[in-house]
Amino acid sequence: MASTAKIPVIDISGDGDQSQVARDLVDAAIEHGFVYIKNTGKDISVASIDWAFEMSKRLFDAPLSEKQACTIQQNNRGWSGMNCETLDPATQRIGDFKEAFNFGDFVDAKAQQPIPPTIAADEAQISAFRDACYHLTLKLHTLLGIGLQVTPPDFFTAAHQRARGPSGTILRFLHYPPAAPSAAADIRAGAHSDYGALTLLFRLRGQPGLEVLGRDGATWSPVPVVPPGTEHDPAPPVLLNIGDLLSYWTGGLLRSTVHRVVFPAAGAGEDDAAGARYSIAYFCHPFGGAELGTVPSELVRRFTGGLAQGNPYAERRVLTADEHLQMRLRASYKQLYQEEK
Ligand SMILES: O=C(O)CCC(=O)C(=O)O
Ligand SMILES: [Fe+2]
Repeated sequence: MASTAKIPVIDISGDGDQSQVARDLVDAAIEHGFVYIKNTGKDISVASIDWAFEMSKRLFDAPLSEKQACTIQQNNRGWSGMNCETLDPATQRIGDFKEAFNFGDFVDAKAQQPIPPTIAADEAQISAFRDACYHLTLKLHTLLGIGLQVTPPDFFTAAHQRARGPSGTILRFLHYPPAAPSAAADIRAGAHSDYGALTLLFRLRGQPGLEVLGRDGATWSPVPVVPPGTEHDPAPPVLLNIGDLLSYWTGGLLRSTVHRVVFPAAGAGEDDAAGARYSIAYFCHPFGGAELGTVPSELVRRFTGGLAQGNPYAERRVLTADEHLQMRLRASYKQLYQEEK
């Protein structure tokens, strides 16, 4: 079995000077594209994470008719059923072995999309959890701006302010049922990179399966839920990964690492191989009109200057965040977009 990914654990909960933390965060984003954010319960309370997982279970246990009434639309909000999304269309024979529910923006703690009646009474609390994720990502964007020496340093934070307008940001509950019914359903989530700027991922102890692709493009390494040194923390770390937009903005300096979710092999260590798996992702996107050109940063300039030949990002025309998201959704939801023709 491949050895586990050596992703660093970073504590961003301190109150003092954050410049070293910012540098560590950027180094990890360059090297791995993934960073564990130590869970001290300060940015997002442990109770609210536990609660969100309870809510997710309740939602997926709701009658099928309730979920179907909220079927995912082209605005990327709602419920996607088993095999509906195909994250690696070039390789997968059938879609991902999972179901998911996407929450878009809330206004005054009210969802702007149909919500299953089973969880309707909890709408405001889901909105509050989404807000807590939003504030954590703003903090992370501030640190990334400092660590990358972007001018002005709040470049990323400014692009993610809600006041700038609607964004593609999604809070997503994910449910991966226990076992594949046939050999064709061999993957829980196909190999992909994330479409947004960055992603926060919440996982549960005993439910592994996430793997990252190495720089060689061939080796997959498991990403443990509880990495060494965090065993006694109040909750597993929040896993942060860089998405395509931060990679575009930095000319490829920050790595948008390809990852996937597999069925764990029986007896594979920390896992409960036979069980269902739940995870919660917060996909953070800038306002829709944000342009994805290279940011003013000395580190980025040095990187792209030195490697202009080998950097595929440098040759692409500047897209906006909305154009990019539409392109990616069309590739992974074939049926949803076929219906419009
Ligand atoms: O469930 C997970 O661990 C990861 C899911 C994921 O990568 C995604 O939904 O983009
Ligand atoms: Fe992902």
